[in-house]
Amino acid sequence: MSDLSAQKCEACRADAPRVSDEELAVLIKQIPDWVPEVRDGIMQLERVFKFKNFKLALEFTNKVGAMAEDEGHHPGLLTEWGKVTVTWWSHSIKGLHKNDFVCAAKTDDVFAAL
Ligand SMILES: C[C@H](O)[C@H](O)[C@H]1CNC2=NC(N)=NC(=O)C2=N1
Repeated sequence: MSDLSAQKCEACRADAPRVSDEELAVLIKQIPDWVPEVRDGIMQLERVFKFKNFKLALEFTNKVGAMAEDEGHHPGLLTEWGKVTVTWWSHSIKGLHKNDFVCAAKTDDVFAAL
């Protein structure tokens, strides 16, 4: 478990600050497999996880979903044969909050524990 994944998501209000470029540069080092990408004008974190078949991809999807419910913070999940694309961003602030980095690290832990 990393420093980040040991943390809990905090309530994210519409006036919460987005992570700055400097904060992003520090945080992304803790989740090196995640790629920051701007989509529809919104900065997001994305990682593609590979699996041997659809069943395992679905099992991972459900475990990430359970973690998300527990955290009260929810990702984009695209489940396909042999892969799951996970995307984290904070809807309320249309960008990245620390919560997204915490949940990306927790997603890595879910994958590592499969
Ligand atoms: C009311 C509820 O807590 C909010 O809508 C939460 C739910 N999950 C969420 N998930 C994400 N990724 N961003 C949010 O802003 C968000 N808001």
